[in-house]
Amino acid sequence: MSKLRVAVIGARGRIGSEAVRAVEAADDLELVAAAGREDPLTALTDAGAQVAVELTRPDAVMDNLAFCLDHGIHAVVGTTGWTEERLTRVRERLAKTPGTGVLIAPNFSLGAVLTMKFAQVAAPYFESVEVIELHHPKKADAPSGTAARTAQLIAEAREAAGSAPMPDATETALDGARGASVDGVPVHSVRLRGLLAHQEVLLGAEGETLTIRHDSLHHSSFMPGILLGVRRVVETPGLTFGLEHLLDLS
Ligand SMILES: NC(=O)C1=CN([C@@H]2O[C@H](COP(=O)(O)OP(=O)(O)OC[C@H]3O[C@@H](n4cnc5c(N)ncnc54)[C@H](OP(=O)(O)O)[C@@H]3O)[C@@H](O)[C@H]2O)C=CC1
Ligand SMILES: O=C(O)C1=N[C@H](C(=O)O)C[C@H](O)C1
Repeated sequence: MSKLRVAVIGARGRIGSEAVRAVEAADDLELVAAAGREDPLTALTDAGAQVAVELTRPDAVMDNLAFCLDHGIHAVVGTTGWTEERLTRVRERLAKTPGTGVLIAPNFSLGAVLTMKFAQVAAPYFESVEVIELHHPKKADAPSGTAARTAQLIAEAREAAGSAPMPDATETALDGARGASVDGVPVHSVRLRGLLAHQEVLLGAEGETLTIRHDSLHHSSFMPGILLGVRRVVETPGLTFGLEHLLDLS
């Protein structure tokens, strides 16, 4: 059987370089292009890439994705910065190339995907829910894409359950002291040397708390999810947002 021809965009970055190694090590995949900021994307078409793994920056991802879709290249995207407006633009573009698949995953690690799922299930049962995400200090965006998505899922679950507003008697606060509000859920961002990618969801009710914590200790934690995405995106046309949809967890 012929190997799936894969390109990595952002190939020299922290996660991109790990993805290059993971694709090279997979028997059923062939790395045909490894593009960085200075490389023309025509390297992908010249090499006949079927799937691109996009791991760059929020300010670069839309152009890179547009190039892929213009050339019928399926895409597996880990880059953060997704808003409803951006997702709509991707859907509109995909409508012009039916048959092409795009997977956008806020987090490719199994534990993070499960954290989001557990938080979504637990959220309506507790009066208070807050999210703390902790990352390495070279991270460009805050809050993390994972934390933003977790908060959205929590807010959706609470709204569907008719949950009351969370109790909070704060009358005065320094800017940022109560975190960022994502759909009404407070999200706190820590940037600390020594960390990679970590998240806690704190849930509180009268007399008890529940903490759901996940730690990515190495970029290898994201690789099984990326490889699953590469193998499945070619048979999954349209936009898939979240790895959970490929894990039967949605
Ligand atoms: N979904 C998930 O599971 C995960 C997502 N991420 C996300 O992936 C993204 C990358 O993270 P990380 O690897 O830590 O960041 P890095 O800064 O280490 O890597 C980003 C890479 O992208 C390159 N780049 C920037 N612009 C372009 C461009 N226009 N075309 C091609 N390459 C470009 C950079 O090149 P240069 O060095 O020249 O600037 C750099 O090598 C972030 O958004 C991060 O949040 C990270 C881990 C897991
Ligand atoms: O920048 C990172 O490192 C990570 N980014 C993603 C995010 O913003 O959620 C995924 C993971 O947290 C690592």
